[in-house]
Amino acid sequence: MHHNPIYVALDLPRLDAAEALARKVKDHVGGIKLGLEFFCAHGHHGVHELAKVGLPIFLDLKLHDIPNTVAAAMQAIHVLQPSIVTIHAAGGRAMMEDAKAAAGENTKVVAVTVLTSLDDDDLTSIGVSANAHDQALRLADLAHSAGLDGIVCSGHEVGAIKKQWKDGFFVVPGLRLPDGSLGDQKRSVSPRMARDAGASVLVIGRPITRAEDPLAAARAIEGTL
Ligand SMILES: O=c1ccn([C@@H]2O[C@H](COP(=O)(O)O)[C@@H](O)[C@H]2O)c(=O)[nH]1
Repeated sequence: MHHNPIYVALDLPRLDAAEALARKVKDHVGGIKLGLEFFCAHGHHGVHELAKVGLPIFLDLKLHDIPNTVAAAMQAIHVLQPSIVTIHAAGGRAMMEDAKAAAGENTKVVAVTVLTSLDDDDLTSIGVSANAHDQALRLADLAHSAGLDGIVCSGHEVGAIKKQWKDGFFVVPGLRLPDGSLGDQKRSVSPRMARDAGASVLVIGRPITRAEDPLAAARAIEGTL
């Protein structure tokens, strides 16, 4: 049986609803992604509850602070034994090195390059002169040299990044089926395109969680891979 690369993003305000959804789709996804919304509302307790579903847990906390603070936060979540944790590459080399050193040995530390909700104009507006593609490649290179396991990027960049970092671990969110609503995502591709370009993990939230029938949606997306 092949490994399922889909991590369902449970961006739901209620713990019972998140748990029910996870149990519903668990045979059609490979892991559970818990982000800021979930962690701020339910903390360690919520993570322990979702871990009972029996799938790997990805903590998408996007840590971004001074190196000492990020390392301490990594140590504080060690007990939760996440399979993947995110930090922001824009925090710089020292922050990434210290985060990796503080993480458990079974945890992959991956750095967000350019959020999939940003396009070239958004980067210009925050003073970044490179376009999203070049900026993602630049930050991927920095994360690689800082000793991280991989990065988060859009499906548009993952192929080019993989050419430079052959054994990297690549997390791709912002995925939509061709007829799907983008919402706040700006650099989106289909799950199949991302996988074919070299994604290790496909993060899928609303196309499953907001579907009328989340089980059918998860099954349909799995069927496109
Ligand atoms: O660049 C990034 C980094 C993280 N995310 C997260 O992925 C999911 C996507 O959810 P959808 O509902 O499928 O859009 C969400 O939890 C984000 O926080 C991202 O979208 N882009």
